[in-house]
Amino acid sequence: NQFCDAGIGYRESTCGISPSSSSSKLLIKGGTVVNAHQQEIADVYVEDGVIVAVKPNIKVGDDVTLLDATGKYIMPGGIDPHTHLAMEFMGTETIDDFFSGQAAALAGGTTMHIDFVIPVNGSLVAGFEAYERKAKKSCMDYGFHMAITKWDESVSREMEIMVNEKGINSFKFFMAYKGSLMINDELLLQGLKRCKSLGALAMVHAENGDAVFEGQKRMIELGITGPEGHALSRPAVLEGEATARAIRLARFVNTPLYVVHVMSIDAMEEIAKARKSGQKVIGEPVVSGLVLDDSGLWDPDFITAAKYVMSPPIRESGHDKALQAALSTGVLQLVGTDHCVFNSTQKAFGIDDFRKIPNGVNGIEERMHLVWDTMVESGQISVTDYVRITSTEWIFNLYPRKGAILAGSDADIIIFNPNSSFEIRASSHHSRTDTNVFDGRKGKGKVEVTIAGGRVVWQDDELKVVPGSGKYIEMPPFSYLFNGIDKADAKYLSSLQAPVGRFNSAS
Ligand SMILES: NC(=O)NCCC(=O)O
Ligand SMILES: [Zn+2]
Ligand SMILES: [Zn+2]
Repeated sequence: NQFCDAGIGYRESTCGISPSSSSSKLLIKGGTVVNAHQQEIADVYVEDGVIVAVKPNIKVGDDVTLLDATGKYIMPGGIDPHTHLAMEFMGTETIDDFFSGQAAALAGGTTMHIDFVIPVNGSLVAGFEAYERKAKKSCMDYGFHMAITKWDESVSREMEIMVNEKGINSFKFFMAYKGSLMINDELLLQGLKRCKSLGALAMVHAENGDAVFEGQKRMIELGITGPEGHALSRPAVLEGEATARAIRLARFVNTPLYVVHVMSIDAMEEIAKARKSGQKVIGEPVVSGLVLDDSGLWDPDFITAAKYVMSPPIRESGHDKALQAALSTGVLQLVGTDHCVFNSTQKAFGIDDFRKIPNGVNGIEERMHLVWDTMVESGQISVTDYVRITSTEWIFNLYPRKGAILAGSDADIIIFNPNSSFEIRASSHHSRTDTNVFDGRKGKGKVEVTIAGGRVVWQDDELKVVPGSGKYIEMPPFSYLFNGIDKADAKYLSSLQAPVGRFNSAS
């Protein structure tokens, strides 16, 4: 058992972990170790990329690198559940690829991300192979979700291959982007059914794409062609409608649902209602939606305004605070970024027409700091909650390999100084893009050290990353969200027996 309660002396014999003689060994001393359910003062010993022991007063030899964490938190590296690196989208490709985006992530304390594979001409296998190639330069661990953009027998078969052979356990359905990625309700229903049978999590981009299309036409007819037209054309009511529709279809199929980038009160309230009724719905806010409002979209400078264009749009002030409250009360469960960046030249494709501005904002480097400052520093959540919503993702079946400081877990670790501070600057961030939607933000707390796969990759504000060192992490199906689904199905079927019996005896 790789996850046994390890101590230094036992490591070969008890756990079967056989360190090589040239192993990299680290001891993090004196910090407060934080997991999703508890915190304790302890040392953490790492060998060959794996946490070997978590206990007080660990003694080691001279060949071990020491890191002092006195007065600081030792936490699992962040897992960003929503990114788009090297994604071809809206006639261009995101400026961050699997190396630059991951380097930025590591500088901000994120040590794993889950990216969305886009099928090639509808083929999931071809899409997966293309993303395998893109990810070869990875410098940190990553997993994949898969988008479903069309429906036929071959897609249905390929979904099974993705789950059973490729380690994908989640599929995203875009209810918006009419004419490119958008699917209709018929496809969504088929997809939900297939996800259920495979134990895969269905994810939705929830906006009514037909109504958005109509809203965009309306703006252009009114002569509103600038970035503000983006927000005006796709109001929160359209996000609420699609969220409600997806939730109801998932209830009809009786399968869990994950709503990505929840940006509005309208969508959040639909999720709250469904969860209250017992439905398994996960809501993911993204850091831009949690900490920004839409005022930037009205900036008279096109490039400044265009950098905020993403979908669903960043909403008016008030939605941000409501999403924070929902996160703190458990209505929403984890925070992503939707990191999908285009530089100013790419954003300028839409200088005369907001519909051509590539959609997407940054966040992969900023998420850990901004969530700390906004949620923990403000007193809305505890430090253990912080770990749960930024890293411990039971939903994707990664725990306890990832998202935990436990013996046997991967050594993806941050040392976080709550008494230090951070400042975000487009001029000094590590992403390749030339703008930053959080430019100028300052706050408390700082990721001082990032350890990925047992290697110190960020220390003293310096990155030491190696292309090709990141690993693809397979994620098995049937997470805890599927517990009880079969029993609910059986109950539903037996509830049908009574009316069927009545009909039979009458005829
Ligand atoms: N969100 C966004 O604007 N771009 C990325 C694609 C998506 O997630 O919808
Ligand atoms: Zn989306
Ligand atoms: Zn996205």
